[in-house]
Amino acid sequence: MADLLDADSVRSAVAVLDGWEGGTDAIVRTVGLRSFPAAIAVVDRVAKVAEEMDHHPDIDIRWRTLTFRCVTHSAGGVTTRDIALANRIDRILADAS
Ligand SMILES: C[C@H](O)[C@H](O)[C@H]1CNC2=NC(N)=NC(=O)C2=N1
Repeated sequence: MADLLDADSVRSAVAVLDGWEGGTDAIVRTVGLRSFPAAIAVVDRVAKVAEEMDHHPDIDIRWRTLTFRCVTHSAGGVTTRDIALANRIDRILADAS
């Protein structure tokens, strides 16, 4: 199982991600897409990557606004697996906008 990151490690990881915030409990990014179908297309791409990684974000969908929350449920906090997933989500979002 991946090790929990301490507050400093989460802070420095979040600093090099794009638009993420949070702490040791979870990291979160909210983003607006141009339309509802565009938002769903992003969710579909993230779903494929999450399956590949066997690591899944919590996703909130509100019309064309998505909120991704990454936490390693089995560890009860943020691990390197969440940072890796957040990176992949950033790449998908950079492509989509
Ligand atoms: C068996 C499988 O590896 C686990 O259930 C995985 C699946 N995806 C997961 N995703 C997240 N975010 N946390 C988990 O603990 C987790 N567990």
